[in-house]
Amino acid sequence: MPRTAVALSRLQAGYQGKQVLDIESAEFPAARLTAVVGPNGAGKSTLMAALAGTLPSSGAQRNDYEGRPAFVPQHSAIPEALPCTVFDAVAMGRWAERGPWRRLNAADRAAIDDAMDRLEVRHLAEQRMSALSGGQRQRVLVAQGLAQRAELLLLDEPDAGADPKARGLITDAVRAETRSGRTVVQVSHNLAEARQADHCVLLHRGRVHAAGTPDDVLTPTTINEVWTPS
Ligand SMILES: Nc1ncnc2c1ncn2[C@@H]1O[C@H](COP(=O)(O)OP(=O)(O)OP(=O)(O)O)[C@@H](O)[C@H]1O
Repeated sequence: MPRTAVALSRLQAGYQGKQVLDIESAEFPAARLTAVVGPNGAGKSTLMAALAGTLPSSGAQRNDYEGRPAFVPQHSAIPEALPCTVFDAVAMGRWAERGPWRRLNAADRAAIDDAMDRLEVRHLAEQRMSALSGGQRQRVLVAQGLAQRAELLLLDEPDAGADPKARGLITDAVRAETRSGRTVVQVSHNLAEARQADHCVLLHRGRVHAAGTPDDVLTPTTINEVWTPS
């Protein structure tokens, strides 16, 4: 059994007094890919923000990993008007470790180049982010996440708007991360893709409806319970 990278118990989180998440317990195995699935509004993005520490939560979160997590949110915060190139965007992934004003060293550059190569965006390095297509932008944002070399990588629908080739690059990158011992938690609306994960957490109305192997979680019964309109 893999060790647990993150264990949650009685986690509650929400917005402006509105409680969205109420999770009795959930575990995310280390060096494995966990797919977080559930219908719109189930609380998937809220869970990712709580795991990333960008949204306050109550309850207990036991982390068994070093450093800060890398978080690729669903709607990235790079403003359209910012004159930011693809290289700059991926380089921001190094800020967590070095701060924004320090010069990039050789290790930073290697991490940035490797991430751009893996997502095949190096040829776009000098392009403005604002000039990219939606799918190209997603690839760059995943590259920014990879460049952080974090032990926990949180991806919120990284393949939204990505074409099959881009989806394949993202899948390969995620697999390489878990092979090298990193833990990945990925929100997905694609159940076929979620079935390929090592572990699956199915959220419904802010609670964990089922968790375990994808085969155990994504049964016709649970899918019916969660996705059938009431
Ligand atoms: N910034 C916010 N302020 C207030 N309420 C929010 C905010 N973000 C999300 N919510 C609410 O929290 C609930 C869960 O939203 P969340 O985005 O976590 O769901 P999700 O499962 O990621 O949905 P989707 O599949 O549509 O991305 C929804 O009812 C949503 O309206």
